[in-house]
Amino acid sequence: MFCARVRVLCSTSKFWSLGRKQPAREFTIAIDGPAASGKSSTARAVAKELGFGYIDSGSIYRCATLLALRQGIAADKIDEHISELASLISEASMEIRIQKDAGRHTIGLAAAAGRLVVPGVQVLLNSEDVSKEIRTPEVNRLVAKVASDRSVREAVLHMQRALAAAAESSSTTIRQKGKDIKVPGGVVMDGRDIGTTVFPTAELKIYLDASPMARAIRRWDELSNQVKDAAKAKRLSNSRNTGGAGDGQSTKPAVTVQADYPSVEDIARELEQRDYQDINREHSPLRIASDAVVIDNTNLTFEQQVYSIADLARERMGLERKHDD
Ligand SMILES: Nc1ncnc2c1ncn2[C@@H]1O[C@H](COP(=O)(O)OP(=O)(O)O)[C@@H](O)[C@H]1O
Ligand SMILES: Nc1ccn([C@@H]2O[C@H](COP(=O)(O)OP(=O)(O)O)[C@@H](O)[C@H]2O)c(=O)n1
Repeated sequence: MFCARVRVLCSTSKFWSLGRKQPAREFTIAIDGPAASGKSSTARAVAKELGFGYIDSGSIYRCATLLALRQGIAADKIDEHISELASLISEASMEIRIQKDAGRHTIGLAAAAGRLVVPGVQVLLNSEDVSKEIRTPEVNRLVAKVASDRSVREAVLHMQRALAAAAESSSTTIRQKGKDIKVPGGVVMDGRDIGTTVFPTAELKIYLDASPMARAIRRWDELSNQVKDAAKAKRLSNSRNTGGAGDGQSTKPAVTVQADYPSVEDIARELEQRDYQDINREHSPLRIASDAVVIDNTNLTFEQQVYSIADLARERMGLERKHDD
């Protein structure tokens, strides 16, 4: 087993390092489900709705995977190098920063429609911003393998609990129907085993799902929008460097959009393989907790799923629902 030194910097600017006593959490929302089912974007939007903290537990496993890749550990050699990987993680520091502006998940979706804006997340590994690098195809291919190791999971479990304690918002008092009501502090965490292993007593557990094709199309949309945005940014910067696009000298685009992202079918295959590994591993496999509320969002809008989860949480906290329609 290894123990990682983790630092988390959250929206409330609370700073925490492993080893400090963990305060008891007041209201925890666990969101689990298969890959690309909408967990992290929904979790962030719900956290924003309720004023809660947020932890993306997948990013911890992704950072562990990035460390393995940078060390040149091959996918089929992970088992042999697990203690090496363990000590690498134990020497690492990790920060999760919640940003106020829209993150990668809102590109082309809620932000474009001017509706729900989801905060972004910045992940720092040893002070380096690895937010993009932990989502490359190489990390996608290896992460489920790294996450299947028991010693990795044990270490990450401690981190998850500690990070949640640090990210949790403070309780407040509001006035409803002429009465003062205490609103508990809370945290939303998404992953695969949050409701079953990490927080088995969470006050609200959600299992988010969508059809495999819907999930693959959404992830493809996300990727293609990222590529288009990057190309647009490059075009803008090129046009600035060459005196501006509006100078009438050239109608040719400065760069061509490269179709260097995978097809929907490729993505569907990758998601299916990762889900298979996550469901069939020995330690903390992806399961629906017996007391989880299952939401299939294949035909739901993003807003519908966020508002229904936020209202479920409000109900369980003894507060009024906000989005009855
Ligand atoms: N109900 C929905 N309808 C359409 N797109 C959605 C919905 N829920 C989530 N999305 C989009 O699906 C993509 C994958 O969501 P994400 O939160 O990254 O999933 P996960 O964390 O489960 O991998 C994102 O672009 C997100 O904005
Ligand atoms: N609580 C968690 C979170 C992630 N993971 C692992 O980490 C991988 C990446 O998680 P993620 O949430 O970033 O993945 P996406 O659903 O965003 O594609 C998963 O496929 C799991 O193998 C896990 O095992 N347990």
